[in-house]
Amino acid sequence: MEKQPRLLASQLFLKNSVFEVLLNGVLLTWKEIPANKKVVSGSIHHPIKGGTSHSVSVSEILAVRELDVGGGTNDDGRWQKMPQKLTEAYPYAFTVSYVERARQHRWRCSDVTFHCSDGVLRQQWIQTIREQLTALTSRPKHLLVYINPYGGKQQGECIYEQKVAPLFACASISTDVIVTEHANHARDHLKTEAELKKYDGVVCVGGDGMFSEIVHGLVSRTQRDNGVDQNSPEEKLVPCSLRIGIIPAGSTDCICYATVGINDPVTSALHVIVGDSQPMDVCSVHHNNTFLRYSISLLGYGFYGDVLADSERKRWMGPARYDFSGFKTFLTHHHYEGAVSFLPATDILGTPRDKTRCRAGYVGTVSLPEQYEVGWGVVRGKFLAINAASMSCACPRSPMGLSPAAHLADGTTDLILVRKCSRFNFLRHLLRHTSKDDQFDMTFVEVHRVRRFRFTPRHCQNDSELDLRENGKQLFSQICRDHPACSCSPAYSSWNCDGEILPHAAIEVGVHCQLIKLFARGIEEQPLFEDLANPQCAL
Ligand SMILES: Nc1ncnc2c1ncn2[C@@H]1O[C@H](COP(=O)(O)OP(=O)(O)OP(=O)(O)O)[C@@H](O)[C@H]1O
Repeated sequence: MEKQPRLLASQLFLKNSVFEVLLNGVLLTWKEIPANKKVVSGSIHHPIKGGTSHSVSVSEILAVRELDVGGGTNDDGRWQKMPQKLTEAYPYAFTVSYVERARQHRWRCSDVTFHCSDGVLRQQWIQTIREQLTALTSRPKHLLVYINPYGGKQQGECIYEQKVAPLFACASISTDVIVTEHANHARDHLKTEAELKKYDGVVCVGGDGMFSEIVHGLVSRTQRDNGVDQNSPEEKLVPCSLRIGIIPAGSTDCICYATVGINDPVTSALHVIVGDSQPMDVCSVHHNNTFLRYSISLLGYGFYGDVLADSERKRWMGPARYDFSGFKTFLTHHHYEGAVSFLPATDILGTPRDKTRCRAGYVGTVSLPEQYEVGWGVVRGKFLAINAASMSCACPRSPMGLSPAAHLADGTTDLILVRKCSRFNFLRHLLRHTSKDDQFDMTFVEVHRVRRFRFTPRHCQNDSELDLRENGKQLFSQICRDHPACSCSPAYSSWNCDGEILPHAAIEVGVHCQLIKLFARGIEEQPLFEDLANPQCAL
């Protein structure tokens, strides 16, 4: 038989009025009693019609704590202003901290304090709420936190100490905190030393690069612990059991935008505390049966690879380097020859050109039947860009993202092929990323929702590809420096894998459905940069 939710109802004093307060195991509701009604204080409950009601789901209560009214301060040492007469009449109080929603997907922690005249009644309330919170088994209790002190504006430590740690403490979450000392510190610690059994999740304080490190560490460790060889492109990877929380402290925070709807540390900390789960696909990238990297958001060859490669050489310019390199790459207008073969996802509903936006987590399993492992397609030609978007890749610059309808957790990636075209047409295509117009509705652009794909550059026959590429780049970069507007193209571009350059152009990519889980709910209510009219999807 299903356990009945514990019901608790009392009339309690709140601010300057008496409130009827009800806890039914799912909702905590407090309702102001109209002034003309007779008030009975204490534990006797008389339901009253009318009044203004406030409700909070128990799953969004962070904590409940006693408040020492007489002493004038609460557990946190914050000053409570209570008139002398009232503290005498209602000397027992408790405070409930809960999630309150603000504009643009922002969550805040709010407090509500109830007073009563009876100490036993207060204890009954505190105990009952605590019992309800203990029953929420999906909430993390012990977390491993990695802070990148150099991400974004170098505020990682300060953001964590001032905004996140107090919320974790309020929700009785204990933490082990590691401030990274060098790049790949977090990845290597997770891969080898971390005692993962002790934790309910891993928290990453940093940007997308730091998140990628955490994913690499956790995925690699999970495969190693389960005897799975990452070097085999055909191997089915084992999903990670620990969830990952992202506290945004980077420059772009794309993954945070895509999974929470805003890059706000407090909102993200609250998503971690309430213990939501958002599954996400991860792409594995191989070259010649050797594992290269995992990708969570974007793999880009041609335009996006060249922009990254050029911007890496201009780090001294700061964030302005992306605009500079973007403009320069657009002007050079290089195209690259090769063959893209791909396995279309024929067993799913929806296409990359749907009008739906993926905002919510899919919590079921998506099957990948073997019979769909047939029917590879091949496209050969000259490309300005080859992009694989495993999520929309929306950010303030591109509100709809590279592939607005891409899903977070359906086991597919959207393969976008932009064939050689005029500069003017390519500009039209790029500009559509900044508007709501369909960027795929152009004769030189095609898009496929795929489970796997391979790319082979035209001149790539063997392992000396990289040397060829380096030599070719030096030669062509010299020529192109002399003639910046020349239309000749080097033989190879680079793959931009979530902001890292891959050492090979010939790659094989497979999507691993729901390989990781985030502490996130997906984007609630109104999407970040669009109107309410667009429908939602559940994958
Ligand atoms: N202690 C450290 N010293 C130097 N680099 C570090 C350290 N810890 C992590 N890193 C590296 O810093 C890189 C960038 O960090 P992060 O992603 O946090 O910030 P960002 O690049 O400013 O933001 P975004 O990736 O969102 O644009 C990561 O690739 C990570 O490997």
